[in-house]
Amino acid sequence: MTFENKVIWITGASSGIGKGLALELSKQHCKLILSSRHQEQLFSVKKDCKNQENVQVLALDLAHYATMSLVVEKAMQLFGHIDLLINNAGISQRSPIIDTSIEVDKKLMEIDYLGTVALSKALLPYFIKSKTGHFVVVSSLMGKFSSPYRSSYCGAKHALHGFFDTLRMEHEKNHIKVTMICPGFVNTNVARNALTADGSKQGYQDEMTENGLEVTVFVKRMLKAIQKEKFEAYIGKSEVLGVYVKRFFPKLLHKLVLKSKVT
Ligand SMILES: NC(=O)c1ccc[n+]([C@@H]2O[C@H](COP(=O)([O-])OP(=O)(O)OC[C@H]3O[C@@H](n4cnc5c(N)ncnc54)[C@H](O)[C@@H]3O)[C@@H](O)[C@H]2O)c1
Repeated sequence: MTFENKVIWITGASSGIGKGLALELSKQHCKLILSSRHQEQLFSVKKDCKNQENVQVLALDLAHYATMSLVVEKAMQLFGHIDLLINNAGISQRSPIIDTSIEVDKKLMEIDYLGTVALSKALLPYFIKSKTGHFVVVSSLMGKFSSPYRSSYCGAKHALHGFFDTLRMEHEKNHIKVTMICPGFVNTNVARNALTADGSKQGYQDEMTENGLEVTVFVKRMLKAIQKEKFEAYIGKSEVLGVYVKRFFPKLLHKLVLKSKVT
């Protein structure tokens, strides 16, 4: 599978991984739809893209998941069809369960889970009709195992796997693909933007995120996984091993995560 001439819709394209995907894919002669809440930032990403005539901007807020059918209609008008939806937009969280307001749990579920599900469900009938289409979902290693101070985030990311594994099974007959991408640490502003116990942003970077993969390196590995139509890809440094340790030795993973003194 090549990306050439494909119409690729990327959410969360105004920064971090989404921006990195936009810049890299714009070199590969595909048509891009860039989405996030911030229209101005999306236009600025578009300016940095190659082949700008093939790049369109469409603002959306995943928290307003009831509006996703309308958003999909608008997206379909931009290039006439869509080949790939990269569900990348999301927010993280850093706070102990005991202090975390239920509003924070709700917000994480709304943006990371319900928004992503609603957008994908709104696009699904088009994919079914054309008997083709590929949903890519940027989950996290935190969608496969957990870590302290990320309860809402881990809950929302784990839930994505339940939903999209089902979608993959129900629509194999329609040739619809699903690739779950599970990043480890990637050096973006995700920790700065993470919500704390009262819903305010953390506002500073985590050491582990800062020492994570560079976005350009991560994006190249992610695009390879999509091309191979992988069901699931774990992309990061040694933290990736956690997936396998959890599967076979869950108590060992528990001890290792606590020993790593995550914050
Ligand atoms: N960076 C990491 O270490 C890491 C690790 C695992 C998973 N991830 C996942 O990668 C994805 C991208 O994150 P990032 O690291 O680039 O961080 P980031 O904060 O730079 O990017 C997040 C993007 O999502 C968008 N977004 C947030 N809320 C939105 C909403 N309500 N509606 C529409 N768009 C919204 C933001 O505008 C931004 O474009 C997220 O799903 C995140 O959970 C990141």
